[in-house]
Amino acid sequence: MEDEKYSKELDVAVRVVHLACFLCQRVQEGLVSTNSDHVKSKDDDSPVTVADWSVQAMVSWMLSEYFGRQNVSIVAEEDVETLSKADSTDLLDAVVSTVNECLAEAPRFGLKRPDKTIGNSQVLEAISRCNSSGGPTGRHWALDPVDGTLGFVRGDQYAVALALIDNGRVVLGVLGCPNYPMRKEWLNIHHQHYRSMSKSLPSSHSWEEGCVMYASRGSDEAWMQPLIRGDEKFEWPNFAKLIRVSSIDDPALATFCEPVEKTNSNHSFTAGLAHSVGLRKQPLRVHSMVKYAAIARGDAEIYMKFARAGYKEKIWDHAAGVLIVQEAGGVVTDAGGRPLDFSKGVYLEGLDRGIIACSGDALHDKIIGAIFASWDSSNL
Ligand SMILES: Nc1ncnc2c1ncn2[C@@H]1O[C@H](COP(=O)(O)OS(=O)(=O)O)[C@@H](OP(=O)(O)O)[C@H]1O
Ligand SMILES: [Mg+2]
Ligand SMILES: [Mg+2]
Ligand SMILES: [Mg+2]
Repeated sequence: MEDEKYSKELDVAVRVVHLACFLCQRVQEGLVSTNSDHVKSKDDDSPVTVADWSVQAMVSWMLSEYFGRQNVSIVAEEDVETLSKADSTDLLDAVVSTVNECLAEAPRFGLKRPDKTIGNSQVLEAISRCNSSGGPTGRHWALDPVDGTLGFVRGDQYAVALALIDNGRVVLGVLGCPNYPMRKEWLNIHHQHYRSMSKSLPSSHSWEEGCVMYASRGSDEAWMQPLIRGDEKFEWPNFAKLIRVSSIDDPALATFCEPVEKTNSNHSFTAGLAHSVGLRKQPLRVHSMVKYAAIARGDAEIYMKFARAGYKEKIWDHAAGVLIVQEAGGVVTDAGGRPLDFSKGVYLEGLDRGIIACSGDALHDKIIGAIFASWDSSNL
């Protein structure tokens, strides 16, 4: 079985993503409560934080430890340019201490910890080692240390995404969603709002559930584990629950998700498509690959993303989520109905206009048909 071939990789990846979620939760709490200045802007004006670099460093360190540095190729989002600047010493110190605090907790997740503290140069090296450009042959990990960084800094939804690509095909997908809410209706509501509400609740349970999902190619199964809270006494192995896509195929009852920011996806185009296929509900606008998570868990039926012309989608923004949705019974293609191609390097080369993920063929066919029709008429 193909899924057994990668069982060690899956086991390590799941544990590492749990540890990464733990790290992110700590950093997010600090960011939201202290308004720390450790949020930087990248060249494209998107944010990057201590958590993005720290998760990338920690995952890189762990994968090298378990599989051997020379065997591990990682394609990931962040680089060390900002961190290496002379005026970034505070930022680098914050990353190094976050990585070390996180690694110190590794045994609680059944992972090894380093014998001694990791220094600045080792952290920088771990981050910059993730500069593989992937490609059609060999094994490559695709890592988005924090997906939806904008959601993360807003105290809202974000994800940690790790996938393994072997000879151009995604074979493992692991997705951590630390703020996934207890009730699907709450996906639509700003997380901080619930944080403040939950403070007044008597129970120790907060509003969010949090989960790590995973799937192996060809297994026809996707799994979900509850997140382990930092303050809980923790025992590994964590239990896993099988997840499955929704069985709703009537557009009138279906929920569709899309990015929050209209600069990331054309909201008016998707509104037109939604109308033409008979979707009635308001779109569920959620940051990050949590949208794929919602489809895989059966909390929504459709995810559409149409980036502006010229924007090239990156493999780490989709690999884990796509595999999990597919193994949970869903369908994911580009807007022309073709599968996404993870074999061409960092980008999803050849992507036709946008990405459509659905819980099943019936809804998917309708959306693809509507795209075809609207494209035809717009070209008349
Ligand atoms: N201009 C533009 N167009 C399309 N997509 C872009 C664009 N800029 C960024 N990105 C990528 O989108 C990732 C966030 O996607 P989301 O679906 O979470 O978007 S949103 O925050 O809900 O609007 C985000 O991932 P992270 O950087 O990991 O947060 C980006 O890779
Ligand atoms: Mg991303
Ligand atoms: Mg990211
Ligand atoms: Mg980013």
